[in-house]
Amino acid sequence: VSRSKGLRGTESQREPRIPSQFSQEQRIAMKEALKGAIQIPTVSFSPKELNTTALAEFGEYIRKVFPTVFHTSFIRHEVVGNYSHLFTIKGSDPSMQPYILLAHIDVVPAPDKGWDVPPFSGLERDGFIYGRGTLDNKNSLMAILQALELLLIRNYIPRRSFFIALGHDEEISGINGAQKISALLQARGVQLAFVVDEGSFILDGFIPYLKKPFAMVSVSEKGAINLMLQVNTTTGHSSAPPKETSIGILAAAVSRLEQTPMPNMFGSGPLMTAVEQLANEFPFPTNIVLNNLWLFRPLVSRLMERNYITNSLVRTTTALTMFNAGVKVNVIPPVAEAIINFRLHPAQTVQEVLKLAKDIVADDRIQFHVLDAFDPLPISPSDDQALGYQLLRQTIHSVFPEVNIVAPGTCIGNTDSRHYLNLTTGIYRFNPIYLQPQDFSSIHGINEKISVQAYETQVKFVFEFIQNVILHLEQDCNYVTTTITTTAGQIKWSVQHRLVTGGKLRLGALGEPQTSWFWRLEPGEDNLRPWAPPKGALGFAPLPYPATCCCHPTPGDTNLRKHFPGTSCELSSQGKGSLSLEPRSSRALALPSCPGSDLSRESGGQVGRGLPTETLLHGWGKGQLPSLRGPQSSSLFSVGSKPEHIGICSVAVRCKALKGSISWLEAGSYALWITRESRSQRETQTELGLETTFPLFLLSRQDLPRLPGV
Ligand SMILES: CCCCCCCC/C=C\CCCCCCCC(=O)NCC(=O)O
Repeated sequence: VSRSKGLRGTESQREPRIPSQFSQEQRIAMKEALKGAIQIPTVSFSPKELNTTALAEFGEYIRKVFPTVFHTSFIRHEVVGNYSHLFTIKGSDPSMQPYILLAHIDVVPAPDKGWDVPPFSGLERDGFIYGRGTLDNKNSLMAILQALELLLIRNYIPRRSFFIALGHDEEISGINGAQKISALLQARGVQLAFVVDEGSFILDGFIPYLKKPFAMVSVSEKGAINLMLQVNTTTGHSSAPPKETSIGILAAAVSRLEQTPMPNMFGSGPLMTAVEQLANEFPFPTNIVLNNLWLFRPLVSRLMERNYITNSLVRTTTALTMFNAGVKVNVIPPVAEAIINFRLHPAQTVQEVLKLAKDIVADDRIQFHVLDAFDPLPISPSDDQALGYQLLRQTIHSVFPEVNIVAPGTCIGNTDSRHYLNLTTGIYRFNPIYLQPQDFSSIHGINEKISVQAYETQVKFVFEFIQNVILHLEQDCNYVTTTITTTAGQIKWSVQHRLVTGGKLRLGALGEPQTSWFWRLEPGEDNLRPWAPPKGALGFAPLPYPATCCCHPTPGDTNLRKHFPGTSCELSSQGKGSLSLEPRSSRALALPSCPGSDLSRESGGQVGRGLPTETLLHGWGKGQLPSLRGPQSSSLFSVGSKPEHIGICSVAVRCKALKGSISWLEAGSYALWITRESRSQRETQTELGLETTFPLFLLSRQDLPRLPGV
């Protein structure tokens, strides 16, 4: 199997973890930096009215506050669309697909009225920093740059490349900022592993009876329509008015729209997944109700309508946001205009909502002008293969250990991330801060604020996240197993660990399926379970190998055998560091020649190196294999002594689970391979041919097209 790009490097490049602890001086500097950012009034009023002076000033400000970000050789900074910023942080491993972190510079207007402190003062009161943008979204912007600055001054060098994109017009559509940055990246041929943007939080107190906060990572985003309704009538003297004026006609129409909610769509989309995941967090009897939506769906959907926030999750919302009419007190208004801002439920389209709106208005005197509109965004994956989602989940659990549930959701607002649809299928929206309903009201409202502690934690989260994109196996993985193919002769095998993050492990197997192409190992279990990938799932295609069978490594242990009826060999311990495989079956296995399958060439021939410390290797029978510690460790296996001793064995690599989380294997970033090593170089060449490696499994979406026959 050609793995020309599947494996990279010769040894596990383990970077030391930089702890997310900051000095008192750094903590003061980071909050002062946020205050300074709040003080720059980067207000977007409308697509034609932006505070460009403030936007330019903001560009100067971040240069001043984050000097290391701007003066690091592997970081490229570009200004896009005059005021947006794109940072390209080049990682040391070009084979890892880059990701992008998004945030925006602009804020909505904030008249002083009603605020406890002026909205652009950035004042600190009782442990909170007040001001427009403290939640939406200068907190994210500053936390991203701050975390990077802190990493860089501690000599951090990323392996995976990433981008940071700071849009300047998110509040007014993002077409000059995010859209241009996205176009630039597309023109450069960039494809992203995932996008992380604002748009959701750790939600606290949003759902009645749910006592504990939970993290909602938005995997989709509502669509939107800005619809202008216009009525033109004959103008004239107000002393002899017509029966209806343009204002009256329009007011009645918008009132009908307001009074007639769009249909309740509860029952589809990520919300159902979230409800399922949260059901057991509720006390009795709510847990019963939520666990039985087949029966209680109508009840739950009505309950969700009662609260204005949960209501926004179950339907397309209708907000009357602008109304303009009238020229003088004694003139019949010739024209009246209103703007309605619809946010579209994921199960509806722009066309459907427009039709519904027309039916509700039901007045031919009213003209409809769609100012801008887009359908709800596709739902990004949140399964165990979804790198971005799993990384967020993992980091949430480590930074907020008290948060038990991480659930997918739909962002009710709109974000810059929608402009990145062409670059990835993984778009995730999450702000790592706690949000209560009153905080939600402050976004675009009054007294928007963030606690100093919450902001520090947000910096910590980004600091951890950036490092987590290259998590080491031993930090997070419980088990990694694979079915390996061996032939007669001695083999030496080595393991190279790449990125593994929290989640579940999916196993790929060689050969014709006996019971299943794939087996899944759940954490804490020794049983592999036959498992079928979802139809059409990427990354799971039969490998072009002949039928094989699998053996159990320890005689008497039936865990595996029962899953592999074709078992034909046994593996037993032969002392430290060696196992022998004695196939009972005479069934020979002809391994096809696979051009380009020499993995050792890619690994520089340094077989046996690169084993992470603390990695434990076990056979299924537990403990037959030695623990491997230290980068030079490797294990030698004898696999029979006669050429006809051909078989298949299963080996588990069990890794230390520091966090006890479920393991998850990133597609294409992890590989276990073996290389055959004979007693002498001569034997190797004469008996076995040039050093050969055996492909074990391929789970890479990127690699699949390169597999022969796939
Ligand atoms: C069962 C789940 C209950 C969830 C309750 C949902 C609570 C929603 C919480 C936060 C959503 C905040 C959205 C913020 C988006 C801000 C982006 C923005 O303002 N963009 C501009 C725009 O939308 O107009």
